[in-house]
Parts: sequence; C-alpha cells; structure tokens
Amino acid sequence: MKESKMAYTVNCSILLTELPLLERAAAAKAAGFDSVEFWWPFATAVPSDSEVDAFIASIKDAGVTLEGLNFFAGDMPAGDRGLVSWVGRESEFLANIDVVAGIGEATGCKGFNALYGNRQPGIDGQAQDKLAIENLLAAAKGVERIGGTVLLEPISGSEAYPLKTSADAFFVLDKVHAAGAPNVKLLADFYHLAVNGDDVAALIEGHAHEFGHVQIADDPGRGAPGTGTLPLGEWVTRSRDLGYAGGVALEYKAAHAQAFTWLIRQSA
Ligand SMILES: O=C(O)C(=O)CO
Repeated sequence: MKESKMAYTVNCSILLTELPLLERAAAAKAAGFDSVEFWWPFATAVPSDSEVDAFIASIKDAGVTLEGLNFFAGDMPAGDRGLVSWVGRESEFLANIDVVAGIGEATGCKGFNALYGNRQPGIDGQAQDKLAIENLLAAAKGVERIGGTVLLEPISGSEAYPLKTSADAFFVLDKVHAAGAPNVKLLADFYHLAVNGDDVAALIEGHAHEFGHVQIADDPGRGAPGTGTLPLGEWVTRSRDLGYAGGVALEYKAAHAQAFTWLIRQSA
C-alpha cells in the first residue's frame, strides 16, 4: 500500500486510545495525518453542550478534518452495536440525530455511521427491521440539510448483529432508497466483511463506485495492514480505480508507538 499518510483517516476510537479522547485528534495530526474519525465519543445520546463543545474544539484546534462520526450506539464495551433497530430506544436515537447533525455542521463532517443494532431477545426481527427503516429515514433527513450521508455497516464480532455481509446491507439500503433517501450508503469495512466470509474483491468490482466510506484492518487480529493476510492494498487501489473517491480509514488495533510504522516502512 504505497499511499502517504494524507490518504488515510485515523479512527481515534480504536487507535490512540492510550490518550484521553480530547487529545487524540492532535496526536493524529502530530503523527502526520490530516483527518480523523470517531465512534460516538460520549456516554449518552445527548451529551451536555460543554462536552460537545470540547470535542469540537479538540478537532478544530488540532487542525484536522472530522471525516466520520458514529451515531450513539449504546454501551459498546458491554456489547451493544447500535440503536437503529432497537425497539424501545426510538426517542434516544431520534434525539441523537440532532446532536450528530449539529456536530457535522460545526466541523464540516459529512459521514455518519448508524450501527444497525443487535437482535433483541423476545422481539420480532421484522419489527426491528421496520423500525430500522424508519430510523434510517429520519437520520437521512436529519443530516440532509448539511449535505450529510448516513452510513450502514456490516460488522463482525457480534453474533446478534444481523448485517454481516454487503448483501445484508444492500437489502436494507434498497428499501431506504426506495423510500426516497438516497443519502444512505454502504460503509465497506474490508476487515469485517472478510471475517464474515463476504467476497470483498467481487463487492469492489460491482459496487466500489457507490461505497459511502471504506475502513481497513488486517485479518487475523484486526491489526495494522501487513499483520495478516488480507490484500488491503489491492482492494483500496482497485476501489479507487473503479471510482471510489472517499476516505480510507485506519480502524485497527495497535499500540500508539507502533500504530503507523507500517506506513513509515513503506515510504522509506
Ligand atoms: O464496532 C465496530 O467494530 C465498528 O467497527 C464500529 O464502527
């Protein structure tokens, strides 16, 4: 993968986690990057104004672009993976949309990842899927005014999360598009898709031009590119050749000191 650091976005929720949250954007800049992304950086769907202001200031003061932000996804360390299809937490998700759009407006961020949510024991999956469409439409409308795109991501690591492959996501995206919301797109995380057995090369051939965002990590281990066996460089290059013009985010696990050595080795 012979691209400069400028070509990548640092996911500051999985990288640089040795540092306090508000210091991570500056650390990414100091490491040579110009853009960052975050999972939802607060404990609740609607944080205080001062928390939001401090987060926005940490991005602006660092002189980086906020390329992506996840909607509130529940208690992720406890296993939650989103509120989009979570029956009973509709009002929290809807309230979160306004905060997300406000952060987007203040920072220029345009990509917002709406994790779909795990299957709930005792709740009909169809009811969850119906709610998901309603929530995705509301999210799409909420970020439309700032030119935003809602991202839908298949992920690995949670059996209960129903979107495992790109086909699962396209099934939902087709419904959302048919309901009149074109600004909802696939987040192609090559690591999660590969781990779940998707044919990433075929996905790229057919759909790279319509990806909303790309994230990378190697498998096994969700480590830096080169620590596993995935042809990430080929996949990124091919996506670009086929018309993908968005960001490529580094969303892997690595200690701060070694996090970006694979890029330094390449450019040496
Ligand atoms: O939960 C994860 O692994 C994610 O990638 C969230 O965006």
